[in-house]
Amino acid sequence: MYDVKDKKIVLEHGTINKGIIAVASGKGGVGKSTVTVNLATALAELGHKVGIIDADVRGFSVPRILGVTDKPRAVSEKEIIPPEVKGIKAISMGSFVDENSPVIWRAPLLAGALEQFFKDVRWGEIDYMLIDLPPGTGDMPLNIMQKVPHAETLVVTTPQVTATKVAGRIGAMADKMDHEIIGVVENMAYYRCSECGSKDYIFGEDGGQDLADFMETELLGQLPLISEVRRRSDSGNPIVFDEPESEISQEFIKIAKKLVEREQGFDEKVEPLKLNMDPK
Ligand SMILES: Nc1ncnc2c1ncn2[C@@H]1O[C@H](COP(=O)(O)OP(=O)(O)OP(=O)(O)O)[C@@H](O)[C@H]1O
Repeated sequence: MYDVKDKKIVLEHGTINKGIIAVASGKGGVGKSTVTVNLATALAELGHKVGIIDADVRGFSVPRILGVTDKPRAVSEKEIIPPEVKGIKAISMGSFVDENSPVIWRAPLLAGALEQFFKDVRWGEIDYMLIDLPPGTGDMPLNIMQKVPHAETLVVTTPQVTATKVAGRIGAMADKMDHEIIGVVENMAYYRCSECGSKDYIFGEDGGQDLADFMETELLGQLPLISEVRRRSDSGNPIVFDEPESEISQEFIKIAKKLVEREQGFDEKVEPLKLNMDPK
């Protein structure tokens, strides 16, 4: 699907210079796509060139959250120009099918779509590629992780024990795939009272930290639950772009800075695992 040269990922139509970050979650609805898009905008705010692959092909939501209105443009059978929002290039199954249509393809076909997203899209030169994985530890996320051995995994969870326990399985999956887990982001960590400013840990406290300890990784940040995020996601205005000074945007920027501080570039030695995940 790609080569590695001079510590860079060389694609058919571009290069990835610094990192591929696969954003994973154990359960659905914990805010994985919201975190993917806002982290991408935070990295862009820090001056990096970012691409997003919405690999949550059945439950795609990146186009809506990022505010993608243009369609991808095919310049040839093997070259697609991705839509761009404020410099962030994004490709999603949602760009090809109607938002209300169910995607009923079987897993191998969907895996083929992912391969096309890597190979046929004109990414140009980007620093970071973020991959919004399907939730859980089923065939689809496994398949994707297997195809992209140079990706590192970032785990999104909410603080509830039910969510963190399921997210813990991502650790085992990443281990199997030889992916490094770069950290945990705890979403909906608390609600800040607009009257008195106090924090209310509605879904419990320390779930993200406990998960990070369990996976022997770092808790990268704790994002508050705020209705503004939901509203902005629904209307395609990521909060980090519009309100960079807000508490949640600052937390996204803090997380992005931690990602940027990591060692950059790709090791040529990583070999794709030869596991057969395709369901027959
Ligand atoms: N910090 C937050 N505060 C308020 N609402 C949030 C927050 N994070 C996410 N949401 C909202 O929660 C809902 C689920 O978020 P999102 O679609 O990002 O979850 P997901 O984990 O990607 O779901 P799935 O994996 O099922 O696609 C959305 O309506 C989103 O706007």
